[in-house]
Amino acid sequence: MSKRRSLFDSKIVRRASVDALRKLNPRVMMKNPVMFVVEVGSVLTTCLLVSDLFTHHGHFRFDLQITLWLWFTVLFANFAEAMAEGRGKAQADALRLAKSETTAHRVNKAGEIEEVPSSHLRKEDKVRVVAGQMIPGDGEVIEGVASVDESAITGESAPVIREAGGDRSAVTGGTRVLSDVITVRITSNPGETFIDRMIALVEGAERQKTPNEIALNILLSGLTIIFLLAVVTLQPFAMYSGAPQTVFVLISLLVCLIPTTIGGLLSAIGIAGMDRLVQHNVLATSGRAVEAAGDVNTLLLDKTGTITIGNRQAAEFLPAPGVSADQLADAAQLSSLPDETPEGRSIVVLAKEKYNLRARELGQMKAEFVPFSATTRMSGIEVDGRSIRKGAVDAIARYLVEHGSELPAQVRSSVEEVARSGGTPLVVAENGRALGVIHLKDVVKGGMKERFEQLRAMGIRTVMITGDNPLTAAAIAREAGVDDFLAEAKPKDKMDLIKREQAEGKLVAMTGDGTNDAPALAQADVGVAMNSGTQAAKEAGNMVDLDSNPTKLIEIVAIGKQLLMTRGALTTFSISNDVAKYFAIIPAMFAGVFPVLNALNIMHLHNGESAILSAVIFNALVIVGLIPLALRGVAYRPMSAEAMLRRNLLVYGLGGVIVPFLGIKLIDMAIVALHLA
Ligand SMILES: Nc1ncnc2c1ncn2[C@@H]1O[C@H](COP(=O)(O)OP(=O)(O)OP(=O)(O)O)[C@@H](O)[C@H]1O
Ligand SMILES: [K+]
Ligand SMILES: [Mg+2]
Repeated sequence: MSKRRSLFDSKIVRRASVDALRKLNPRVMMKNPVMFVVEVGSVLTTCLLVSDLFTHHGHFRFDLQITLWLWFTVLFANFAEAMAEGRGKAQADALRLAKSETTAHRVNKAGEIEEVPSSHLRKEDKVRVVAGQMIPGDGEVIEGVASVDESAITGESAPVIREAGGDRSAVTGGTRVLSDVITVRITSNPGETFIDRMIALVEGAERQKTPNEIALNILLSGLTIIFLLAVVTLQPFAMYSGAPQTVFVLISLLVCLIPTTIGGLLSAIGIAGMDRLVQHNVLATSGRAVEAAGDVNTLLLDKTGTITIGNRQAAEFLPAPGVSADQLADAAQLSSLPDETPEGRSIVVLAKEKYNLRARELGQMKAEFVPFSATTRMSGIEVDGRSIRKGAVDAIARYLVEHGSELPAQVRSSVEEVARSGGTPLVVAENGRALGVIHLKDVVKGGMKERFEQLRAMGIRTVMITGDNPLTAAAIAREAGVDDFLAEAKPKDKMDLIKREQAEGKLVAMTGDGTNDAPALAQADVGVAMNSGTQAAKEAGNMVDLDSNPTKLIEIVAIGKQLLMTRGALTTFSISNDVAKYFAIIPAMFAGVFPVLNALNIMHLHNGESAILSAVIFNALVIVGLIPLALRGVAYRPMSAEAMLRRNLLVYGLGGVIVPFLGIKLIDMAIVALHLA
């Protein structure tokens, strides 16, 4: 996906040229009122031209040229949209290759493996995938750890780790397992897979106009109606003053006055914005979210796996007074045996390596497992009369109070020591008594500080939210350079924080990967789920980052801002460039009867016909000329919104007035040189 295509790839241009003709279908054109008016005008002039042929009325050469250029205007606008779509279509073709049918190894009820075609897999089926095999469908790893080649969807060749239990459990059909064996629970039916959705997305099949686009379209339609009335009512005046105008001239005037530039490029700008996101390996399911990204005020990120690498590993056991290290390790290991989270597994490993504890078979023991949840923030086991719990400090402290005991001072100081270093302390308790602390180590990802600085320059406040304790949170927040943090947050706290910000009128973006992030991802205006994250997170957000990079929001915001700026700039340009056309056409229409109007002919255009023709030609060519800008977007540099607005008004407003004067004059000179009028 990350392969960059040049803007005017010849294959895309060829496909777009054909599509431009196909889009002439009035039912398609009707969705774009401004260009629909131009099409109706072109049909009208074409009919008149044919009747002129028989009646020998009119100025055939002039009328023919106007008619042709009117059709070109429509075609150029269609071409712009088709070019924007064409890039997505090329990407969809590449994705279809990744969708090939494979053989799946389904685990049946009896635990036996049967071979079935991947297209027969349904939700909740379990499949085993071994090294070298293609993962047959989207799902969640429920057993094992493997390295996976996801280049088919990300274009990135470095393998990624996917494992059961944690926040890196999602796998995508069409990617390949490189090492080890995993068991996957299928989470989507055929035709509803991630790649299917991705294809529909990049092809624009699901694209809907955003509320902003709809509003702008209404404004443009309003302008079109006003100019239509103005032109229609002009004729009686023209007749009264003894200079009745031909339909060709009237339609030319109308087409030049209505906002054809932005009308022709509007949808291309939107499609290109989505496409730019895809180039950055981000899939947005809503255009509205892309626009919201351009105006984001606050970014919330979770800590583990987002700001930190997220592979929290047990590094040390710190026993309470009167407890031996072996005793603590034994309890920690026993409670972690059935704990499939990466944290749980690493505790079993550390106990085995450091304290020579053999991983025991739980099968023979009568044990009841208490799984970890983000709400209770602890996990544990009931076995042989032993009741063991491990978890976040505040959670275990509360648990101890319920059992008539409390956290010893020595354990508290171990907790603080671990937390101050940025580690996560897990307190272990057995039968209502604290045994000590497990130090889980995690590291902040590289380059975070610089990235957060960039976000600050864009005017975005970053807030880290974590289920971890305040001391650890503070240490990591300082190291990563976020503006603020919220600790000991349960899933609902994350969502409430977003609601509070939104109530203050702020637009909130959130990146996350865990099931506990899902409610917050759904609530945020821009919810970016990591592709590595859980299915729940991916479904809750409105964007997925295939690279699972939490600071991708910088690019997402830049693309959103660029989209809004490009639309604003071209709207300004479109409306201001009509001024010059007015100066070209009005004198040409009436100079014969009102010689004083010649004063308006400041461009000194050759004659009336050449003036009108030049304006119409310029009006058509400017659409083509601006296609690269519409597709690429105007340049974006981090600066304040007001500075940006001032700069754009100057460049595109003033430019929009000046450029057409030069352009129309040049076209007029060319027309004279070629004896076209
Ligand atoms: N397997 C586990 N068993 C017991 N307690 C755990 C386990 N994993 C994590 N914890 C504790 O629960 C807390 C909350 O975990 P949770 O996954 O909700 O948030 P987090 O991963 O710390 O933060 P973030 O929201 O940034 O990912 C952790 O900080 C840790 O103290
Ligand atoms: K126009
Ligand atoms: Mg987490």
